[in-house]
Amino acid sequence: MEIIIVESFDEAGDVAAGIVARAAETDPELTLGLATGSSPLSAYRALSARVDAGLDLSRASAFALDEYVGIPADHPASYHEVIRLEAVLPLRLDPARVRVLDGRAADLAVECEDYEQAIRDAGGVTVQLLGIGTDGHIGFNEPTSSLASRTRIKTLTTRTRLDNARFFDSPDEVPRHCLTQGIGTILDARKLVLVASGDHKADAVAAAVEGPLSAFVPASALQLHADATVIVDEAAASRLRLIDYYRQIAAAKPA
Ligand SMILES: N[C@@H]1[C@@H](O)[C@H](O)[C@@H](COP(=O)(O)O)O[C@@H]1O
Repeated sequence: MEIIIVESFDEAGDVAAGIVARAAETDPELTLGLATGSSPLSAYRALSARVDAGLDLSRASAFALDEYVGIPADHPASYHEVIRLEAVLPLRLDPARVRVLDGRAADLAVECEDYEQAIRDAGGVTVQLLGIGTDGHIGFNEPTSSLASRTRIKTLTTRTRLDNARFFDSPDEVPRHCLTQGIGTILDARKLVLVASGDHKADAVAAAVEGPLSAFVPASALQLHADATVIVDEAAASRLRLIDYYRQIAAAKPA
């Protein structure tokens, strides 16, 4: 795992955007894995600046990680709407090539199977952006999610519902269920890029990077991936025990 410690949230986004941009320059028809929440926002901003400067993502496909069950796609907190506003429009993605799980599908299990098939049909995800929940979740894979899990319905923890209440009018409005790519699904992506910012993520980052591999900390599954990069600002890195070592590696890295 590569650990990159940066000064600020904006710098984290710039580094993540650089990784995505290089992949898109190599393969303009790549498949992006899109995340929601606050963590990827600086990456989307930095990537949008690169698109304004000439990077073409119009032939890319994209799949979002997850979606709430039961709220309409045009609800401001729905991940359909978040992905549309934060990623599709600023990155000038082709909306026809961007898919988000349908949390109002008549048969949620079939929706999840179709989603897995669509990712396979697209040739798999080239670069997957990830945030991390304060409880160590990735996507909406809450603690105790199987490390081999595939896309499915999950129940949100109270902590995640409270963390995400800021996007709703009241905490009671946060759905109790979601659809999410599984940890096994996420691990199939060819490259993983996790961004974390702020002191409130420091424990989750330390557990994911340095703790034991555990379904109780779903992000620790990144330890199983051969090409995972974790980009953290100083606050999110503050509880890493080998922080000096990660800095030494970065300082010694060939240009
Ligand atoms: N489903 C999303 C996750 O994909 C995201 O990583 C997490 C962290 O959110 P934030 O980046 O806003 O802290 O929030 C939600 O639960």
